[in-house]
Amino acid sequence: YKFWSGLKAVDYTPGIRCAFGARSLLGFLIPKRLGALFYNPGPNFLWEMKRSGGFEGDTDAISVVPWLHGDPAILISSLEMMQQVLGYSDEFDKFKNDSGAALFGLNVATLQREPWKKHRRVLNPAFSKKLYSLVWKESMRMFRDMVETEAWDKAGSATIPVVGDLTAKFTLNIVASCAFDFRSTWSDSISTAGTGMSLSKCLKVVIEDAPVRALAPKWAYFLPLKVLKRVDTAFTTLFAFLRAQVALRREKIASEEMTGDDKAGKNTIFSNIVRANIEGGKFAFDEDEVISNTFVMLFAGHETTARTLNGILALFGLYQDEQEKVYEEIKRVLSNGRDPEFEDSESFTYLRKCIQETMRLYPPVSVLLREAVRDVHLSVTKRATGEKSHDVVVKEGTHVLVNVVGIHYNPRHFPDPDSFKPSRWVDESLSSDAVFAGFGHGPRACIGRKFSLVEATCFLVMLLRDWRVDVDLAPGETPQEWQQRMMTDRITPARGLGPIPIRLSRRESR
Ligand code: HEM
Repeated sequence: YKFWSGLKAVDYTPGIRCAFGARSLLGFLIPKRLGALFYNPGPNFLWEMKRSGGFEGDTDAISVVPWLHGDPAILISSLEMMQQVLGYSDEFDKFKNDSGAALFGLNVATLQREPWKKHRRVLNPAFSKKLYSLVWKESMRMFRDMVETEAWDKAGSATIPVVGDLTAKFTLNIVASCAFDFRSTWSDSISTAGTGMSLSKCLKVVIEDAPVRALAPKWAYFLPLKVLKRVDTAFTTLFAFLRAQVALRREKIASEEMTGDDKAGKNTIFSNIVRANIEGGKFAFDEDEVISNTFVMLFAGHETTARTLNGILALFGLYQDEQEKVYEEIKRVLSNGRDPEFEDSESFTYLRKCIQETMRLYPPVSVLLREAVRDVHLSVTKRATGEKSHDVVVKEGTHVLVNVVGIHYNPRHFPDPDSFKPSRWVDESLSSDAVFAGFGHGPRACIGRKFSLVEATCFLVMLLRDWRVDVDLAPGETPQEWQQRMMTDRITPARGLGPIPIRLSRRESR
């Protein structure tokens, strides 16, 4: 019965028939294949489908219908269909029963449309020019601190064995400082006190092992299993840390209100979240919403930008001609090698193209989740032409997954999709969220887009002005083969790109 009703829910759209659903928690944990009948798409199936060609149909929609466990879903891979699903119509919404919300609570990223409006209203004012200029200032401070602490200058060159660790540390420090006022230096990681697990380690475990936490029953934590111990420590430590920070901020706001001082700042991300709890009224946050929004900002605000920086550094190492074009642009904008300023941040137009192209090839968020609010007619596009093929009736509550990887590698939108070609981005298209899916689209598009672009631009301008980036190609290996081997073949949604080593050499003109 489950299988037949699943087929009906997706209007018999052709596609993958399997034992476990594409987004089921169990399917995340168990092996991909347990015998011929028990095919499980698994957590990495969008990338695997991209690599193998997957299920090739004539249209940009396929379905995934499980017969044992999980929900049926329609998977869409065209910009036209993305606009229909993520746009301003009220036919699709975030999941009603989101497994992320069950674990991390209800927040601006997980809530459905009506309650979400309150959250976005509280947070929107914090995303202002004042914040972006602080992001720039802090990125400059952290960059200089990093170069000095790592002693790159003295050696004139440096080998970074896992560049993703470096970029994740950088971006976590920036969001912690700019959004939450948790100041740190490059040499001391933000401590959570107590368990010895740093904030970055806690966040890493919490995200990578979220399915374990969601599925393990309470009694399982009494078993001597290392993985459960680690997950439990990370969750407990992280949320205790967040609660302690919220309490401190509450006290700070209260004491400043008494004295008329304003050091906690009006309209900063953290203050807005905590004030929404203190001040009450129509837009009040309850305790859980405070913690959940704090968590989501900290997480979404660093991991995604870190992945983009990780990818772009590897790509610059591979495509030296593109790196050189960016270097020339930096020299042009920063005459006499002066330091860049916030006001320069929009001037690095070729660098912005490179960032966008990196996010196209390696989107930090590979799938966007929605469900049909009622029975909805979804207009399916033809793969070859983009013209309408037919309508499918998606049953109320059925999942529709916007396949960001599929859209970004759709040759109709991006000819020669596997190539790194920053020049494909004509200037006007850079600012529109209808031309790619990297930051989402429509009312729920990324609130932190500008935050991350300002931060990434500052980091890259400072780095590329003074340093050349290289990767080690194996003898006879082409950049494309290295890219396939080190980047595309290894990517997973939870961990992003695999460990990528790069080398930095100081430019002679400095
Ligand atoms: C390269 C960096 C980033 C990428 C690729 C990215 C990607 C995305 C995407 C695709 C969405 C839409 C999700 C959906 O439609 O279901 C989103 C939403 C969101 N992002 Fe980002 N993001 C980035 C940086 C940031 C930063 C720096 C912050 C915060 C400081 C942030 C906070 C959020 C939040 C809170 C939402 C939910 C917005 C809402 O539903 O109203 N993101 N992001």
